[in-house]
Amino acid sequence: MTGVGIYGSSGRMGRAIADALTEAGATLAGGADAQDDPAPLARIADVLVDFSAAGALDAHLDAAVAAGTPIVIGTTGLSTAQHDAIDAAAASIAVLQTGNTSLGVTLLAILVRDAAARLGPDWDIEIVEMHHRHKVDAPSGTALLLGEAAAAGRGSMLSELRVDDRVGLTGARSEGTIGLASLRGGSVVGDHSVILATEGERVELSHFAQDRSIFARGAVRAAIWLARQPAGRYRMGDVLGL
Ligand SMILES: NC(=O)C1=CN([C@@H]2O[C@H](COP(=O)(O)OP(=O)(O)OC[C@H]3O[C@@H](n4cnc5c(N)ncnc54)[C@H](OP(=O)(O)O)[C@@H]3O)[C@@H](O)[C@H]2O)C=CC1
Ligand SMILES: O=C(O)C1=N[C@H](C(=O)O)C[C@H](O)C1
Repeated sequence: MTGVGIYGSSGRMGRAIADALTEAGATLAGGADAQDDPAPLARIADVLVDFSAAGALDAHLDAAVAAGTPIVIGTTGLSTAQHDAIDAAAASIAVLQTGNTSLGVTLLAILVRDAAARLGPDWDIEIVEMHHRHKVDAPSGTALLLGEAAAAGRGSMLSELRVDDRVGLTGARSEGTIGLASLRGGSVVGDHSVILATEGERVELSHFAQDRSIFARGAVRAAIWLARQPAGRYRMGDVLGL
């Protein structure tokens, strides 16, 4: 059985992942949180999952590389430098980084890319997300993932097209941009809508997470799969065959 080590083990996702292990045929190798040295866990686990905090990722990634242990990174709010560090780590270990481990969002990203490619530039793309009041990063990792999918459908990168939460005298919308807007409140697990709008009509592609177990099951499935992979950077689509 695959022994999974959890960074962020006492958090909302860490607890949900621990609950999902047995049903998936995996075991808990151990957990670590803010006060713990990440290195011992990396040495005893077959594979690591990180659902902690962006500020903690660098130390977790270093521990994974030093131990030669594959790692699934679900933590969001990552910087460009952290993505570069993930690329560097993937030269020596298997790394899967994603803003959303659910089957539904993995499929949604494919649909968004396809829709953006098929609908012309006169179809404006806006992404709206809502999460619980405890979430510390915005826009969500999923909104960024969906934005990248939409941008890819238009043959571009999100960084070239994104417009974040508008406020004040913004001027009219620039054609081809992708807008991102974030809402926070209550206990919302994670809602995402990609809106494609043109003169006289619009299409909305949405995903509503009702329970964190969808992310946990996806993370465990990804961990079991990643434990058998050679070094490289992977995505949820690789795990799910989508
Ligand atoms: N990719 C995906 O599918 C999903 C990603 N997420 C992401 O996962 C992350 C965690 O979410 P959630 O579980 O709701 O958050 P919580 O705040 O509930 O849990 C965070 C956990 O990380 C730990 N932590 C914080 N700082 C450090 C540190 N410096 N070193 C080690 N551990 C640390 C906390 O430990 P302590 O209690 O000791 O502070 C806690 O156990 C977020 O980035 C979120 O966006 C969430 C859902 C799905
Ligand atoms: O913080 C959360 O809760 C979630 N974070 C991820 C994100 O930033 O997209 C995934 C999910 O939406 C829940």
